[in-house]
Amino acid sequence: MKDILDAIQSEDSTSADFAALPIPDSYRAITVHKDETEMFAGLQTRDKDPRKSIHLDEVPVPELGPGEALVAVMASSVNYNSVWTSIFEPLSTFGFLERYGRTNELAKRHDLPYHIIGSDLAGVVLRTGPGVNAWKPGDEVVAHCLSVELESSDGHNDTMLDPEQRIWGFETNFGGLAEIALVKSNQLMPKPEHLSWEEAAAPGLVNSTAYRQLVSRNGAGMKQGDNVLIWGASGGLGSYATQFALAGGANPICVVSSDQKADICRSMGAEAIIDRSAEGYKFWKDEQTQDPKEWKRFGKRIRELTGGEDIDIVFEHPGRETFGASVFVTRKGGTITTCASTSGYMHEYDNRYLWMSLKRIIGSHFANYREAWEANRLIAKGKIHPTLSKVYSLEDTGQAAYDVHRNLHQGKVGVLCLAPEEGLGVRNEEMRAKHLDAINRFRNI
Ligand SMILES: C/C=C/C(=O)SCCNC(=O)CCNC(=O)[C@H](O)C(C)(C)COP(=O)(O)OP(=O)(O)OC[C@H]1O[C@@H](n2cnc3c(N)ncnc32)[C@H](O)[C@@H]1OP(=O)(O)O
Ligand SMILES: NC(=O)C1=CN([C@@H]2O[C@H](COP(=O)(O)OP(=O)(O)OC[C@H]3O[C@@H](n4cnc5c(N)ncnc54)[C@H](OP(=O)(O)O)[C@@H]3O)[C@@H](O)[C@H]2O)C=CC1
Repeated sequence: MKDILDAIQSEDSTSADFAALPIPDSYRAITVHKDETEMFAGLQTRDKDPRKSIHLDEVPVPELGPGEALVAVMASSVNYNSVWTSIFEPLSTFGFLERYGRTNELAKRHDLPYHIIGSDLAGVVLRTGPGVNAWKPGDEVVAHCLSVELESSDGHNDTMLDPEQRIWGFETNFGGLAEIALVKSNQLMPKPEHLSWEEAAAPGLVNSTAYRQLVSRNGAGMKQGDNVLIWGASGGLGSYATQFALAGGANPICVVSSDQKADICRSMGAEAIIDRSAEGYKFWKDEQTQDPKEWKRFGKRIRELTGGEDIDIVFEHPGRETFGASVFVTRKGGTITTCASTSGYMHEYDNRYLWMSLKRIIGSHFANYREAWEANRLIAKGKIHPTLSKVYSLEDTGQAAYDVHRNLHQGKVGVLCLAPEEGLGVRNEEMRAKHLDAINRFRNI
């Protein structure tokens, strides 16, 4: 592993040098264990502690198949899907690996008693499998997390519609929170040159998801002037949705839960901000009953901020707790676009407000390769910036996931894998200097 790191850090390593480097037999990886899936039985979701289920193990390097690449991972990031995996909710991800393993001989590699998690990476290609022409050893890359087989016709308009569509490092094994990762080569994209490894690894999953959900024609198709209600506007998804709204000439109405988060949104350029804690919205009177008066109070606040207008697009992900309010505050003909249900997946809303006002609910999930590429291009051009706040070592990934689970974090949380320290991997200092303030906006807060 040391030779790999030396080659990455040397300025004159060539592709041939990387191709000649021996691949080690094993590597360090963040895992959860199949024999521990019941460890939190009986506990409330918030009491399930990722620090107990997340392990750092030495694991064998998987065999490389056709169309695949082995990547030396310099840095990764924590996504909420790794929180779900580590608390075994809404179901154990070993079921996904077993199901994938049943599909063909090569996929059997994924069905193991441990799951290497993580759906982001920035690093360097070490080897490519048969049939890979677009990438070669030594290429500096980031990887998006759509793993897709494309054997069925269903996915050929939009790869997210393929029946064998999976999220890498969540529904497949050999994810990015590790020193080496196995990806399909069509997950690879060029690493933005002005960013360090950990900055480049941070946007991937959430940036691509927010792009499809908000900007793409497959999602809400946001346009200039739209009022966009963004839940968790300084969080993982929200910090990119806020940037897309601002960069696209829309008007983000940012919902956050503290003064500090409101300040972050202001520093990104947002003006309309709602602090849901300070204003004390209680959309549910009890576990079963919502309070439409609270929807109205929320809608009135939005109208105050917009000069009397309602919401064109709601960027939804909290789910059960907020969905009724989201549907209510959307304008006639507007769109609620949802990609998650962090607070509960059995939603309830008053359907009269949906049909009588011709609103639409759109389900959105990650992004196809083209959408992920376009989202990464915006990062590479310095139009959208990473929202990295804090960086952990691989050893401390459990704590990093705990922070995200308990909503103690801001923006994105990074993890150093092979990178020995922060700040390495920048190849375009001039461009970096231009965007330094924006790149550091979320750091150490
Ligand atoms: C990029 C980052 C993303 C995120 O962070 S997203 C957040 C994290 N992700 C999640 O929380 C989602 C986790 N996934 C799930 O919870 C589950 O994954 C799903 C609920 C999405 C699906 O459940 P499942 O059990 O995997 O699949 P089924 O389709 O419910 O059950 C399979 C059985 O149901 C049958 N079935 C499916 N559709 C129909 C139908 N329309 N009519 C009749 N039967 C149907 C099938 O055939 C099969 O049956 P047979 O078990 O016998 O093989
Ligand atoms: N389908 C897909 O492709 C994807 C789905 N996801 C899912 O989206 C969800 C969010 O992910 P991500 O943004 O990375 O997570 P983060 O935790 O980084 O951000 C979510 C933010 O939402 C806000 N929030 C949380 N709970 C509530 C609530 N009950 N009511 C209102 N606001 C709430 C919080 O902000 P504040 O406290 O400031 O209000 C929080 O910071 C997760 O469930 C994740 O699995 C994520 C990426 C892709």
